[in-house]
Amino acid sequence: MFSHLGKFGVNHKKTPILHINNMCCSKIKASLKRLKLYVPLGRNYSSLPGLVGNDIKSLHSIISPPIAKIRNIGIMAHIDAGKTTTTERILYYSGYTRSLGDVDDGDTVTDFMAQERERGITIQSAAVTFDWKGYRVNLIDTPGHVDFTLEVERCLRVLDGAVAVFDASAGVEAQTLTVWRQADKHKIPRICFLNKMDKTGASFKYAVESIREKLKAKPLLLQLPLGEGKAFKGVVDVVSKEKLVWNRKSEDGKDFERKPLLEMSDAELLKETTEARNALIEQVADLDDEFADLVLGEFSENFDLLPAEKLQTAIHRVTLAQTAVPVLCGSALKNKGVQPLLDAITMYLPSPEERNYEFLQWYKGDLCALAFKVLHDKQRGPLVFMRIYSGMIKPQSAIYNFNGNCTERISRLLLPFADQHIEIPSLTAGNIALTVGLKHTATGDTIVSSKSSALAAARRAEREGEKKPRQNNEAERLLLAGVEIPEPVFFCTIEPPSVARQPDLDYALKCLQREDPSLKVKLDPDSGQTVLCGMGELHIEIIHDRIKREYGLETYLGPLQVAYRETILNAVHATDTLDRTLGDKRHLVTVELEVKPIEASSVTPVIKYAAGVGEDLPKVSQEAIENGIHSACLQGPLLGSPVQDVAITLHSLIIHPGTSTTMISACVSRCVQKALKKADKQVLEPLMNLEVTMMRDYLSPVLADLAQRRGTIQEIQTRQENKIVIGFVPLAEIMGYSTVLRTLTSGSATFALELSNYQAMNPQDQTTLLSRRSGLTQVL
Ligand SMILES: Nc1nc2c(ncn2[C@@H]2O[C@H](COP(=O)(O)OP(=O)(O)OP(=O)(O)O)[C@@H](O)[C@H]2O)c(=O)[nH]1
Repeated sequence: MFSHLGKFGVNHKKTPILHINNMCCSKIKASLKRLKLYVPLGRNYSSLPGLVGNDIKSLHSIISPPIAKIRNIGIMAHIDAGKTTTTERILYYSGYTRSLGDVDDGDTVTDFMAQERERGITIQSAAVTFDWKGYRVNLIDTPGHVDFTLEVERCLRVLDGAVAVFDASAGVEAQTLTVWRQADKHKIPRICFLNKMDKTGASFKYAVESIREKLKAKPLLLQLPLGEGKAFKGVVDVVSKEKLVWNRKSEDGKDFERKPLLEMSDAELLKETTEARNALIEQVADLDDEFADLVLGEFSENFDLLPAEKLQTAIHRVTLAQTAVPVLCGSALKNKGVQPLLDAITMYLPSPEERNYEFLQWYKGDLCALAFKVLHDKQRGPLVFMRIYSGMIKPQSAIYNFNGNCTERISRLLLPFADQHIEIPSLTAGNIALTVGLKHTATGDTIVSSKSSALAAARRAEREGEKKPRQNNEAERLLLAGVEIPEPVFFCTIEPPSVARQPDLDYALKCLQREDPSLKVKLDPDSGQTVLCGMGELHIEIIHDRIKREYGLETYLGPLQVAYRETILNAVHATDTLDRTLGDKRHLVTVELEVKPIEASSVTPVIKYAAGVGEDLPKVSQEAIENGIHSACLQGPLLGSPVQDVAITLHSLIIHPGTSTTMISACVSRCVQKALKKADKQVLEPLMNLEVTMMRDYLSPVLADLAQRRGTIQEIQTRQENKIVIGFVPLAEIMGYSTVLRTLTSGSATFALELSNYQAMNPQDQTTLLSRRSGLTQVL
């Protein structure tokens, strides 16, 4: 697998302690009793969030902080850019943890799943709540590995803002582009953190340029680094013209000095910072009219007189408008620059009320929440993470699941603390809650207070819809946009240790699927075996591992296979008649249709009716026809893979009165399959975007190897001592690539893969594939 998977660490189990400040101990204990404190043991805690120091006066603000003080934030980045390390530092400085976790030692808070600790990567994102200088921050750690892109998507939708972490020696990398695009899609304001400034080869200038060029974003340089690589010792705050230098003797980076830059001692640096500040002011003025008026009026003669707060407020507005991105820098590993990053999160990223969520107007303050993650806990059953957009959630209350059209009961409400949770009596809009007791809610479901509240919202949306015609229907607008689940590209069979354990395997897979909608489970109609379909080798490996660890089942995986697709190359006609008598009822259908290829890149067939056909067709018959077409296109004639890019036109349809809809579907399905078999067929294979980063000496062997894998090279870039090869390669050729790449480059290279599209296989490769599969599948 990827090179970073080699970082196996030791899982240090720590003695659980709950530390509460001695000062107002009795008061705290009484308050905690009221809060029904629940802390499953497992990790050191200095205090509860908000209980840092002596202040426990406002318990209400701990449970439900003012909405303007809430920040729902995610951290996103390329693999290994340092998200987890940065998160750990954030949790430490906010007082949430008592010691610094280290990904290389395998004892971080957010990477709590056993596999994550062992592999040193983030698989399942975890929500963590903590306070920073009077602000409540809900931080969602997102995974960087491409196999878990869905996890990132799911988390991004519930965030109001994000921090993009970069490796300052690498700038924008492949996966950064992917997550950046996802954040664009969800219109999430961002700030950039150029991490690893201590690393040899780190370059602030290079990283900033790559943000400008590759992300097409306008960087607002709020800081300048004090040194780079080994010489990195702190940052200059451009807004306030201060330097922040970390004390070398401070092991945990808590001790740093913030000093104004002085003409006497820092003449050069002051000059550079003044120039950077003036440039920043001009840049912000160009993007924000209110600020431009202020600058051009009062401060046009001397920008130095412009108070830092005025500039900060304008940067906040520009960040919200997403016309530019603030850029900060530091080294999470060396404990430098993380506290200013926290300040920037609270200062520049929006509170929930500053985001414009259109659907909120339909709910008029009633509960509206989105279930964005489901976890299965052995003792407590399914745990559902929810983002509350409006209203309030309480334990022991009923909620209505809009998608599932069912009413459920929340038994307990928890504040999420990675794998630790605190039980609370209520939670209001803007917060992230963890609920216990919901048995049917799945990832992506919209939760409201009751069915009548949902109907009232629907009526409001309908009234508004009449005024402003739109494409979406009301239901779609009320449901909080669903996560698009990508089609799995890999599959393999999975078998329980004995037939008797099949129900246990089915149960485990059902639970895992509710947690992870990108995992698909099918039954092979020919062999009767269970088939796992996933997003990548690592995804399937992790599922296999989780079944063993969490459900105690040793399962056997068949060989990993690529999920191909099929299409046709010419238009074909087919007719079919189904005539069956069941009991005293005759079912008779005759259908004539045409199947032809189209350019669509979609597995959903386009369905058309010829003139005169389908006009008076009852809705149920029409649905039966469409079901028949869809089911026929799920299994193509070559490999049994989904058929894509086809249009189907019904030319004639005769249905004998009394014919059941099942028979209509069956006849249409059979007719479509007949047509597909008659056509010239083509296998489509998943083509991956590939980016390999290696030391320049290894370029030739990597290119020679890619040529053998049917790879196409688009571009070779140079980044300091590294070469970056960008191109395409068929997925089937890249299985097990990490091991080969490690051998070819002595473990120094990394690579990133992402599905590009499905492309036609050439006739020779197609013949080889079909003859290899002929033993396994029915081939024409
Ligand atoms: N030199 C240097 N190394 C760092 C810094 N931050 C993190 N690292 C190292 O980079 C590697 C990856 O760090 P992580 O924090 O696991 O990165 P991540 O982005 O969470 O990785 P994934 O969860 O796999 O996506 C680890 O070996 C860290 O020790 C830094 O500021 N400087």
